[in-house]
Amino acid sequence: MDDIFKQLEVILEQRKEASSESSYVSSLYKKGVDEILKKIGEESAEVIMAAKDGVDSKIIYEVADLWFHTLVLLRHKNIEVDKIEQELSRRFGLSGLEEKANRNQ
Ligand SMILES: N=c1c2ncn([C@@H]3O[C@H](COP(=O)(O)OP(=O)(O)OP(=O)(O)O)[C@@H](O)[C@H]3O)c2ncn1[C@@H]1O[C@H](COP(=O)(O)O)[C@@H](O)[C@H]1O
Repeated sequence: MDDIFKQLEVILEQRKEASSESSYVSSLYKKGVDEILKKIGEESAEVIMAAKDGVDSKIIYEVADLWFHTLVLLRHKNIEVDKIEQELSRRFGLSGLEEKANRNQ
C-alpha cells in the first residue's frame, strides 16, 4: 500500500523539473502553494459531499484526489511520506494500540 505513495513521491519530485504544458503536477508547482492549498480545500469539500451522498465509489474517487493533492503539497514542502508514516506509528505506539495488536496476533 505505501509503495504507491513512495512511487508517486519519486514522480512528484521529478515533476519539479518538467514542463508545465505536459504535466498537471508541474503546472500546480508553478502556480504556487496557494493553488495547491486551494485544490486541497476543494477536494476536501468533494470528499464531504461524496460521503453525504453515501456512494462508496464516489468516496474512494474523491479521497484519492484529496490524498494525491496532499502528496503534492508534501513534495512541494520537501516533506517525505516517511515522516507522516513515522508520526502515525508514534501515535499508534502512544495509544497502546501497538501493544494490543501484538497481543492479539
Ligand atoms: N494521481 C494523479 C491525479 N489525481 C488527480 N489528478 C488531477 O487532479 C485534478 C483534479 O481536479 P478536479 O477534481 O477539480 O477535477 P477537474 O475538474 O477534472 O480538474 P480541474 O480542471 O479543476 O483542474 C485533475 O486534473 C486530475 O487529472 C491527478 N494528476 C496526476 N496524478 C498522478 O501524478 C502523476 C504525474 O502527473 P502529471 O504531472 O500530469 O504527469 C501521474 O502519472 C499520476 O500518477
